[in-house]
Amino acid sequence: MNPSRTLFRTRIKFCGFTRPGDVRLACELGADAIGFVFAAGSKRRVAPEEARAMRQALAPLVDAVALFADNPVEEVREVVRQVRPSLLQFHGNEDDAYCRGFGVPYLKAIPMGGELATQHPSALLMRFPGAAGFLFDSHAEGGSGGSGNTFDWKRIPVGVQKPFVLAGGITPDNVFEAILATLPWGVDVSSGIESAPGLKDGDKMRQFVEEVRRADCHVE
Ligand SMILES: O=C(O)c1ccccc1NCC(=O)[C@H](O)[C@H](O)COP(=O)(O)O
Repeated sequence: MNPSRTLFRTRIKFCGFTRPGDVRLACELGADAIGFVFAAGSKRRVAPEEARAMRQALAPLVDAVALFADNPVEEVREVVRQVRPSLLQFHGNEDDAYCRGFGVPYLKAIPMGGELATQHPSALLMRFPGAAGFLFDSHAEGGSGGSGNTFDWKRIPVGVQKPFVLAGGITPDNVFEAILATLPWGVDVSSGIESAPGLKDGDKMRQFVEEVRRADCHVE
């Protein structure tokens, strides 16, 4: 066990599902959260009806997360109505009032290739006081998530007083190192567990979970 994080368990979010069978397998393998992408232009974008069917494949105690990037309010409302996500995740230029407006806890994705990344942690908290946490991802402002690219983990603001999730180019091969380097609340992966965009690979999901467990038990 890492002595700086007594009894800590890194949460695992697998993102960008398009098939109910993949959702079932991810839950069996130990995912804590499953993400559905509703961002326009994403190769992993699903309709609310498809996400609703996949949500029904979720095991108990696994969260459904709905992802958006500057979607119209009506689209988000429709997803909330049909899918009943337990968490929303916003990747665009949404402000706190917009993100809070749906009555569901939210994560704000911070584009680590952009200007928001250089802000002092207190500025992030002031800008998004209603956020349940932050997700640090590799894209630039206006860019899309799910790129499979990493960013320089040293750029993560130190002292953010809310849980943060590490995303961007994490794979079974680097997640152990990523966790030890950044001590995140959780890790989020999409491309790194796929055989093609939206199609999850059982072996990669299993290896990813094993590597997270190994990091959580690691003694330095
Ligand atoms: O996955 C997408 O296609 C996507 C599109 C637009 C906004 C966000 C998107 N995904 C966000 C995620 O949570 C991804 O899991 C995260 O960016 C990490 O992706 P990857 O680098 O592929 O692991």
